[in-house]
Amino acid sequence: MSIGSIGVIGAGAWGTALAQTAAAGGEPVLLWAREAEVVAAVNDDHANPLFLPGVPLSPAIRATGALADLSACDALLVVTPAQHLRGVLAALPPGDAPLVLCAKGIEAGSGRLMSEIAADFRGDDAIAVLSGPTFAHEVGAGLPTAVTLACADESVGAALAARLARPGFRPYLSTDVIGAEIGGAVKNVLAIACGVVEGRGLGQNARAALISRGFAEMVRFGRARGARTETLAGLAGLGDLVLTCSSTSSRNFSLGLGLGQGRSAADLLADRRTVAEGAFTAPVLHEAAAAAGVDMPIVAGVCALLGGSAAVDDVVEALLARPLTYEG
Ligand SMILES: NC(=O)c1ccc[n+]([C@@H]2O[C@H](COP(=O)([O-])OP(=O)(O)OC[C@H]3O[C@@H](n4cnc5c(N)ncnc54)[C@H](O)[C@@H]3O)[C@@H](O)[C@H]2O)c1
Ligand SMILES: O=P(O)(O)OC[C@H](O)CO
Repeated sequence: MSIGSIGVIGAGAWGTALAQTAAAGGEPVLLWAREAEVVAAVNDDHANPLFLPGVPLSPAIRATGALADLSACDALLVVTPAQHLRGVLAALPPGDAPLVLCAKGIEAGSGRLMSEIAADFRGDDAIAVLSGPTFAHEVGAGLPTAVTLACADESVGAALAARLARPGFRPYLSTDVIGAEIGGAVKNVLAIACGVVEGRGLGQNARAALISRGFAEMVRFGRARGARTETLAGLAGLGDLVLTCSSTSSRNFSLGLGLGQGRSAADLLADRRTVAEGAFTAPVLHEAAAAAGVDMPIVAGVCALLGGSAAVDDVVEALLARPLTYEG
C-alpha cells in the first residue's frame, strides 16, 4: 500500500504543523479550516497567524473550507479538538481513506476514546492514532520530533509512517491504538496538576513525584481499558507527560499554573481561542475511572479544582494524607 495525497482536517496549531510536515517534500496537502480567515491566510499568504504565528508555510499546502474537497485524499489526518471529532467525521462525505486521529482527549458524555468514535465511520484497519511529545511550534519550525503511530493493521501503519516520516519527524510504529490515545488524553490532565504545583510554588520534588504517581494512574487506567504498558511508557504516554509537565508552552500546564496562583477555572478558560483539552477530559476521565474501579486520586484532585469544589491547599493536603501503601 502506498499513500500519496494527504488531507488535514483542522487548521489549529497542530493541524497546521502536521500539514507543514506532510508538505515538506513538496507533495500537495489539502488543509480544511473552519475559519474563513485561516483559509484565506493559508492560500494567499502561506501563513496561519491565528493559530501558528511565525511559521512560513509551504506553498504546497492549499486550504479549503469545504470538507467534501478532501474526498480524493489517500489519507486524512484528523486534528480537530476531541470534543468536535464526532461532528466533523459525521460531516465528511463517505469514503474509505484511513483516518489518522491526532486529537488528545475523551468525548464528554459518552466517555469514548477517539478511535471508538471513529469506529462509527471506518473499520479498525483504517483507523490510526498519531500521538507523542509534539509542541506544534517546534514541529512547525522543523525541530527534531518523534511520535507513536499506532494502527491495528500493520501494512496501513507502515504506509502512513513512510508517508509522514521526515529527517526531523520520526514515527515509531505500534499496533496499540488504545494505548497511544490513552497516553495523550491522560497526560493532559496530569499536566494541569503539574502546572498547579508550579503555580502554588510546591517545588521540583513535588512535580517529579506527581509525574511518577500520575504515570502510575495512567498505567492503571490504560491497562483497565486494554492498553499495553510498553505503549504508555513510550512517546505517547511518558514521553508526552514529561514534555507537558515541565513547560509553560503547554496550554494544559499553563491552565494549572493559573489555578495554582489562585485564579478560577472559569476565568482562565473564558474567551480562549486555543484548546486546553485536559479541562474537558478531566471530568469524563474521572467518571470512567470510577466506573472501571480504577483509583486516580490526582485526576480526582484536578477535577475538584476545575469544578471549584476544593481549594489547591485542600487537594494537596488530601493527596499527601492518603494511607501509606506499596509503590507498585
Ligand atoms: N498544539 C499542539 O502543540 C498539539 C500537539 C499535539 C496534539 N494536539 C492536539 O490536537 C488537537 C487540536 O489542537 P490544536 O492545538 O491544533 O488546536 P488550537 O488550540 O490551535 O485551535 C483550536 C482549533 O479548534 C477548532 N475548532 C473550534 N471549534 C470547532 C468546532 N466547533 N468544530 C471543529 N473545530 C473547531 C479551531 O478551528 C481550531 O482548529 C487537540 O486535541 C490537541 O490536544 C495539539
Ligand atoms: O499545549 P498542550 O498542553 O495541549 O500540549 C500540546 C501537545 O499535546 C504536546 O505534546
